[in-house]
Amino acid sequence: MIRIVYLLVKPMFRQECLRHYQMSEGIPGLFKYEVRLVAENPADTHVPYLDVGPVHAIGECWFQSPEDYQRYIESAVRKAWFEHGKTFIGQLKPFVTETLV
Ligand SMILES: CC1=CC(=O)O[C@H]1CC(=O)O
Repeated sequence: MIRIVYLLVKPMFRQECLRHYQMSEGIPGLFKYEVRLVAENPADTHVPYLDVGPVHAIGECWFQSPEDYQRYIESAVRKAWFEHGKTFIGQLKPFVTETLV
């Protein structure tokens, strides 16, 4: 499984995030999309705190294979989805992750 996590900045957000989630349904190659609003940012961490600036939501896309990811990237539906993202996401930082266990 390929999972890409996104730090999203700047909402007016809740309804646009819901709309974004609805738009993710049926995008070719996209196995699953999740978006969660950040509720709080505890800074009392047991190791040095990494301040990455304000993050308002965390999005995550799942792909079952590199071929599915390629199909997603080439999809016109995905391009339209990104156009919607441009209307309400102020900044974005992607993390392509690797499953350890
Ligand atoms: C990729 C994405 C991560 C996310 O939360 O929304 C999608 C599409 C976009 O960036 O608009």
